Amino acid sequence: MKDLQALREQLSRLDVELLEMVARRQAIVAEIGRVKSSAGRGTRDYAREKEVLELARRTARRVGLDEDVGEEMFRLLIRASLAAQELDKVTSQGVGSGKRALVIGGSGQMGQWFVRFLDAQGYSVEICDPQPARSTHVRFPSLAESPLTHDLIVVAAPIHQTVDVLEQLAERQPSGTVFDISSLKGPLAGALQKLRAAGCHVTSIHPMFGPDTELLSGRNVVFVDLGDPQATAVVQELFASTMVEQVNMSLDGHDRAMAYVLGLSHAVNIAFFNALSQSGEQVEALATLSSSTFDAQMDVASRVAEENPYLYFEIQSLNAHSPRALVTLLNAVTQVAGRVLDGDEQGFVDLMAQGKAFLARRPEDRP
Ligand SMILES: C=C(O[C@@H]1C=C(C(=O)O)C=C[C@H]1O)C(=O)O
Repeated sequence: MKDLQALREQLSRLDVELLEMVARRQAIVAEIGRVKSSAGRGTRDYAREKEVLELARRTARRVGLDEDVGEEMFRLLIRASLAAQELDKVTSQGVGSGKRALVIGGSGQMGQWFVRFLDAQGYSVEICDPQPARSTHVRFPSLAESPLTHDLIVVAAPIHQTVDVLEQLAERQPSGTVFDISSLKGPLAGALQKLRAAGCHVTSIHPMFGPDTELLSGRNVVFVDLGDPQATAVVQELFASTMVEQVNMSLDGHDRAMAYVLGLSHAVNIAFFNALSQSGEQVEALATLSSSTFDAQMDVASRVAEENPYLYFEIQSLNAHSPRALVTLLNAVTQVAGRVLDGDEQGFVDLMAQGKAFLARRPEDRP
């Protein structure tokens, strides 16, 4: 019998070969990306992905592997191919080549995301932020010290600071296209209007994804046009080579939706982890008894707990539609508790049936 050491060395050689093969796969994927791009075809091809996954399952079965392992491996590989093809396309289209961009709040998390994104587009990117940036971009520590001669100005600051920044921009009247990325638009309405009135080109977007996002397939960016379609078109063009879904909304429609999409889901999770922490139960003991629902809920709640609490407070407190969403939540919790405490089985079953019917209307096929 071979010794453990020898077997592990054999395995490591195989692991290296596996990764070399993945790299060869990626090289072919890159070529496919260029062929699709020059033929004007989209990056993502769901029918082809289905074939690839079916082949993975069939092959896994044939060689005595778990089919799910085969499929999971290829889901990961497809994600990697899509991310690489997307970045390649963004880079090769180079809509920012020869142009300059300023990212206000460029040292923050979403600010850094925009710095990388605009870099990939070929923009020459500068940052305005009092905090040092991780990158080597030219940085101005304050807006007063920043020249505003850029083609594009991104405002990626906390919501209350965004208002200030927009007002300062309205005074200095930059000629480039200005856009903010705030999670709420109502609090900015007045400042955005001032910028418009000052004759600036301005639009507003809300990227519905976090700063760790590499692949934009299946993600949304909400565009709120403020009456300057040319400014909106400039920013839409930035995302044209990605797989992001572009959604148009009005300023108020955006905030109303966010009271539920962000506000309600954050509030439910904050209430969930606080109910648990105030229950007197030990989290270690609960975790060993975990059920699939509890585990899934704990995962979401844990992610929420890691987020920036100041931003989360802004998202609740600065949205004019929050009170309605929060009262709806209180009523819903009271209804569940009421029907349980009253022993109202039919009422409880009805609540679940209503929810099921509502959720069934959700479009499927989220990647
Ligand atoms: C490689 C391609 O691009 C994407 C990636 C795929 C893959 O990694 O197998 C499959 C389909 C596409 O969504 C392709 O179109 O073939």
